[in-house]
Amino acid sequence: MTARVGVVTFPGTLDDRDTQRAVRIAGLEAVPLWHRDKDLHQVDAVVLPGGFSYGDYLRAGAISRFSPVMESIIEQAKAGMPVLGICNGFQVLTETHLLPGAMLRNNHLHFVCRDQKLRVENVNTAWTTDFAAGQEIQIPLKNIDGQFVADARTVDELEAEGRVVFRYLDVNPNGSLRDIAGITNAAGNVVGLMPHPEHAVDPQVGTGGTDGLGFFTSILKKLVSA
Ligand SMILES: NC(=O)CC[C@H](N)C(=O)O
Repeated sequence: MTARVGVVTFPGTLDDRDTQRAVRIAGLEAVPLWHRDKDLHQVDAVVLPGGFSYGDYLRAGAISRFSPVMESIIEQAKAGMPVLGICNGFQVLTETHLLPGAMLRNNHLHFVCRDQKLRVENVNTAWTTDFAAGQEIQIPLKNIDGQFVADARTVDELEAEGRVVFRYLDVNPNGSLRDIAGITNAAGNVVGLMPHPEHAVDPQVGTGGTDGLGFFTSILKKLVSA
C-alpha cells in the first residue's frame, strides 16, 4: 500500500489539480482535502497548493489560516506530519506561524511569471532528500506577493540552522531577503517555497522540465520507508 498525501482546496485555490497529479506521478495516493473539513482522512502528509485562497483578501493566507482544515493541519504538523506549502501555501504557512517571516508584495509591485532557477541548500528536509546538496533546479514562479521578509534575528537564525532550503539564482525576482525562495521549520517536516514544483513534473507539460518531481519522490521515500 502506498502513502496518502492530502491536497487542500480552499475557495480560490488554483493548483490543487496539478498538485494531485504530481503526487500521483511520484507513485503516491492523492487525497483531496476541503477547507471546511477538519477531518484529514488519515493522510500521511499534506500539500497546501498555490492560488488565491479566499481571494487573498486582507493579506494572502490571512483568512485561510483560520479554516477548519488548517486547525487540524497545524496540530498534526506540530506532531511531525510533513507539510509542503507552495506559493499561496507558503503564505498560509507563514500566517499560521508554522514557518517564520512574512510575504510582502514583490518589491517592483508587478506579478511575476517565469521559469526560475534555484539552488537546493538543504537536502535533509522531508521534501528534499532526493536532491543533491547545492543542486541547481529550474521550476516555474508566478505570484505577486513573493517578497520574503523577517527580522534580522530570525533570518540569522534560519541561516545558522541551515533552514534556508532554496535560494533564487541568477535573478532575485521579488526582493526576498538574502535571495530566500524557501525555508523549513526546525524539525524539517514543514517546508514552504514560492516557486511551483508541481508544474514541473511532466516533460510534455509546460516548458518541459521535471525538476519539481524530486519534492514528491522525496516524500514518497520518507513515507514508504517509515
Ligand atoms: N501562484 C500563487 O500561488 C499566487 C500566490 C499569491 N496569491 C500571490 O499572488 O502572491
